[in-house]
Amino acid sequence: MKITLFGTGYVGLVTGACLAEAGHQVLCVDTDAAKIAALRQGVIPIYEPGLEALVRDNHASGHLQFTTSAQEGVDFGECLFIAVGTPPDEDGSADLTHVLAVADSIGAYITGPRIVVDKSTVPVGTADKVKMAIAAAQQRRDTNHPVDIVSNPEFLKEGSAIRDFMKPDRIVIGTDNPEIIGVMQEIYAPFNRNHDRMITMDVRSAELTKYAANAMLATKISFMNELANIADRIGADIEQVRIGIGSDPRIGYQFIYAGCGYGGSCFPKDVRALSHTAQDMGYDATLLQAIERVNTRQKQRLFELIARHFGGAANLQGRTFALWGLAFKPNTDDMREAPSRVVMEALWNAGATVRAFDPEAAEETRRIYGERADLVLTNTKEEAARGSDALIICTEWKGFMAPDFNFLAEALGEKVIFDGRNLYDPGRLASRGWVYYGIGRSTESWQSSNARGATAFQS
Ligand SMILES: NC(=O)C1=CN([C@@H]2O[C@H](COP(=O)(O)OP(=O)(O)OC[C@H]3O[C@@H](n4cnc5c(N)ncnc54)[C@H](O)[C@@H]3O)[C@@H](O)[C@H]2O)C=CC1
Ligand SMILES: O=C(O)[C@H]1O[C@H](OP(=O)(O)OP(=O)(O)OC[C@H]2O[C@@H](n3ccc(=O)[nH]c3=O)[C@H](O)[C@@H]2O)[C@H](O)[C@@H](O)[C@@H]1O
Repeated sequence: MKITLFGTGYVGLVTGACLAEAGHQVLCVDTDAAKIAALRQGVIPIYEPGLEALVRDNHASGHLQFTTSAQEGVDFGECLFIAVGTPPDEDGSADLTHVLAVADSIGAYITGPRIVVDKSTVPVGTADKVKMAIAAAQQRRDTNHPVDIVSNPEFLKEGSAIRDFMKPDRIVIGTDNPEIIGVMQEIYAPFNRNHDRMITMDVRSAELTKYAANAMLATKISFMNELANIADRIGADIEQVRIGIGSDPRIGYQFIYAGCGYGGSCFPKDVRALSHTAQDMGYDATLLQAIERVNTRQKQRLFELIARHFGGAANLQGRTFALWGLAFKPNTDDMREAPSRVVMEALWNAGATVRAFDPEAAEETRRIYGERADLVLTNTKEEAARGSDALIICTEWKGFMAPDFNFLAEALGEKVIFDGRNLYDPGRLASRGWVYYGIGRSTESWQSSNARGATAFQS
């Protein structure tokens, strides 16, 4: 089938490349001329495992084309996918400027019937706005070509986007016209072979399903972070608690890792946007607001631990910290709302220097912060550690899981680690003379619980 994708970001480019790989004819449209020029050369502006090869191969075979011309895009596809950004507005609501600009282009150039598929994450009711924007643009030209609007939210994760798209847990299709379902089945047939993953529903429910999924996942994380902070205070180990509760299939092991807060382009903005939608409807979404508050506070947690260890923020002046992991999660170079940024900025405010290493996000960090004397981006994690006072970990890249602690003991000024991803075992580190602060676990609470255990055993 001939398909047009508007937007070549994480979602648009992955969707376009995967649909092309499955045999569809795909044209990707983006307003960013530099991005389109680079894509035509096979250069991918983001780091996403496997994407570069997929784009290059399908572009070479002619299945995947790129343009900046909206008119060409509207002409080309029977189905027009909208996958442009929906960033947060100042008040937390979703900014629909880009989505409605695409709708306006569709209305301005449409020459026959089209199915418009919304893949961007948009508040309930957006499909109606898109339909109205297309109709208004058609009216200005005195045309009235039939347009169906489908909501088809995307659930891929950065870092495993291609696998997630190729083998989806579910394909949600929201439509008020049952005739469209057959077309969507045809598009998704290559990704729907093992068992039927397509779930059809009305448009509004599909739009809400996307926010519900992200808000539920964010809830699990904030819940675990809240528990971790309680565990810290009462001397329990959140990792043991995680294993204890995850074994209940009603709870499950996924998405219950405590950490230094969730980041990325979606959880923070989507929780805020859903809360805003509720507010617009006169409903005070207390739980959603709490999830957000817990997360904002959690991003400060590592700095709190650092300041406490060194006897107050004032004592951080002139110190140097090694920071491993800048991206908001592993396998991406995305720094949007990354917890590392909160830690780094707090350290800079306190007069400290950061020696940072990330396998992929150095360039993005440079783009955001520019050259500054209190930020040194290193080529290896060892280089970051050498000459620093202590080590901080913000992202759980595989390469950080089993470091050489003997090397670290020599490289760092103090044998102290602030670990925002709970990568190491406090008991082992304590026995080797380290001071270790995880999230909801530490050498301090390990030692006191051991002492309690010994007392209980003796008595
Ligand atoms: N990043 C992710 O992992 C996921 C994102 N989403 C949602 O998908 C949507 C897109 O997100 P990303 O791909 O991350 O965004 P992005 O910001 O990476 O990319 C958006 C692209 O749209 C282009 N664009 C803007 N206006 C345009 C127009 N009028 N015509 C054509 N192109 C235009 C921009 O130049 C940019 O290249 C958002 O609503 C997001 O919430 C959903 C699931 C996963
Ligand atoms: O709408 C979206 O954009 C996407 O948002 C998330 O995907 P993503 O943001 O790429 O990454 P996640 O793996 O969900 O991680 C988000 C954040 O949560 C944190 N996290 C995740 C899991 C966990 O147990 N604990 C935890 O702190 C991660 O470190 C990261 O900062 C969802 O997982 C996707 O299903 C969704 O499509």
